Amino acid sequence: MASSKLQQVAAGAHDATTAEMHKQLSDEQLGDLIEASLESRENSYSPYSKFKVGAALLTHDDTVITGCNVENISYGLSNCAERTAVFRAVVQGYRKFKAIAITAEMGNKFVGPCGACRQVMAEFGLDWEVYLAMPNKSYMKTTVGKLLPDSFSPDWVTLG
Ligand SMILES: O=c1ccn([C@H]2C[C@H](O)[C@@H](CO)O2)c(=O)[nH]1
Ligand SMILES: [Zn+2]
Repeated sequence: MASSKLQQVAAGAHDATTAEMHKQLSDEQLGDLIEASLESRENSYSPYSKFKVGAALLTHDDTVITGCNVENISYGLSNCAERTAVFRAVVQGYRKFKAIAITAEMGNKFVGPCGACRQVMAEFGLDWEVYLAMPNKSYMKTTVGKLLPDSFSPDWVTLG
């Protein structure tokens, strides 16, 4: 029988492993990012749900890459705004992100990304910022790691 001792790793420890990317956005950058997500939301192709979502990613070199949800008559094939933005960014050679702004309208509630989008964002690090925004530009700040704790991701704790 293996003799290794039980070893508990503190919850949230993974947040400390990728601190290098953690950078505060300036107010101007954040305003521009939310504005970009609002604009891309206008291009949402959502004839089935009629629920428009826009996203805007800020890459490590301050490039903004947008996305919107793109639905399909075969409903399950619909792609969310967040994944559209991440996939577009990857096509353009980006894999390091500072932040994403996501804009949708659901009364006075913030709309959080679905599980699939959380997993896709976690592929590219847990320690980057997520701004959930409303069309009136109020926003809530969180991080990828907070949205997907204890995740199955390349950033997860490696036991020495
Ligand atoms: O964070 C979210 C939540 C939902 N949607 C899309 C998927 C679908 O097209 C529509 C309704 O779920 O909204 C997104 O793009 N992002
Ligand atoms: Zn999603």
